[in-house]
Amino acid sequence: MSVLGEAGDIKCVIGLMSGTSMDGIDAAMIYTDGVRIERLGPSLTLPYTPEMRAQVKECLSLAAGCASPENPPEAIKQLDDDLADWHAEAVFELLAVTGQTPEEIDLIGFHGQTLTHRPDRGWTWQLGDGGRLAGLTGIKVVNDFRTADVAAGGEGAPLVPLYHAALLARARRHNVVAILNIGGVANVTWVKFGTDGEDPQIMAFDTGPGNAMLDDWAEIHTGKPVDTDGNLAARGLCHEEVVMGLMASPYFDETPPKTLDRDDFNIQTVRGLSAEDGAATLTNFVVESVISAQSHFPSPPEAWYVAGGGRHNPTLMRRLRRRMPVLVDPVEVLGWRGDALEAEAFAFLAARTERGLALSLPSTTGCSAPTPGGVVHLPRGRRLRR
Ligand SMILES: Nc1ncnc2c1ncn2[C@@H]1O[C@H](COP(=O)(O)OP(=O)(O)OP(=O)(O)O)[C@@H](O)[C@H]1O
Ligand SMILES: CC(=O)N[C@H]1[C@@H]2OC[C@@H](O2)[C@@H](O)[C@@H]1O[C@H](C)C(=O)O
Repeated sequence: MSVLGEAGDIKCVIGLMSGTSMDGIDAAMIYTDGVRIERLGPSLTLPYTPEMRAQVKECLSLAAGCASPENPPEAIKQLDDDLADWHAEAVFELLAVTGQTPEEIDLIGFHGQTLTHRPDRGWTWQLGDGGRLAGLTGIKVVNDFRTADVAAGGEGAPLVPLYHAALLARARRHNVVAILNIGGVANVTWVKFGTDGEDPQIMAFDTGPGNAMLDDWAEIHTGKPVDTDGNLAARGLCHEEVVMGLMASPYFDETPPKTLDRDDFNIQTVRGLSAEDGAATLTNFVVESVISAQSHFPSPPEAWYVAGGGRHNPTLMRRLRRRMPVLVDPVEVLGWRGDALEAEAFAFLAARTERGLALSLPSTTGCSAPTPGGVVHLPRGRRLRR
């Protein structure tokens, strides 16, 4: 697949993702040259403790009041260090599983914690000190994956689509397919394969909110940060007029590529509803925003495959299946790992950074041309921007 580049040396790479749900750190090892995925190593999740989550949430609020990532308040500087320490722990846990030493790992892809995402203002902010992580682990680290794309006029997200395309190319089941990630925010990759040798067409964008609003709602009403198994929503009634009001946002008609920040939509609109009805309404909002995403595709997908924590919510999945005209299955049906996929993707992207290959395309983020990105941190403190 030339859209991804030419084959190179296979490296052992660890990817680290802490997403907008703020539930913890996913770590995954893959063997890749940034073009082919030779094989998958182990993966694990290091859940945030309630204290860690509270610290991240506090910094998210602080960052919302910052005009840019320059000169952040002390609490954010502290989290920058702490995130590196926590991610180092995840790396060492993964190494304990395989029995490997740091010398046997070529590279770490370190996404970092998104604090705010403002491509409209020319920046996106992922926190986590890459140099510190390289020093702690003794392994070369790539971080700051999104800044170069924003500088090239892109949205800075989604970046996982090239990994989706590489995985799909390994075993083609469909000519046109959609991969949906339901994390804190939801995003989709639409891929259409051409005849042999032709590059696939790839389109990507954030479809709308994912679990973030549901998580916030559940936390207020149950004290637990998740509507576990969609139980609350299953007992409630959807307020259609509220869903229609939310769907009236101009975001859904905007032509992709387009992205959202975690808090671009919030739970104010369901305030006053019962815990159950609010959860049912927010769940249906996620479903309707995914349904509306279909109108932007050049041609309809033959099937949808779902990754991210939202696929563990049976109420959400049932309602999505009911509204979608084609098959909707978790990505496990393809033999993929739905909870490790983003961590794997940032390992893959780190391998691409090292080779100077593009992380994004005009059709995935709106960048002006295929754009490389990422910043490389060597264990002894040198730093190279790609
Ligand atoms: N059993 C479950 N029942 C309901 N929801 C669940 C369950 N398990 C996970 N989730 C949802 O999945 C979320 C975590 O998803 P995931 O880890 O994919 O998000 P993320 O990677 O942090 O976000 P993003 O992809 O936006 O960066 C949880 O916050 C929760 O809302
Ligand atoms: C700025 C940022 O962190 N965006 C995330 C977020 O979470 C889901 C959605 O919004 C997606 O566009 C992106 O993450 C995935 C990993 C991506 O870049 O593909």
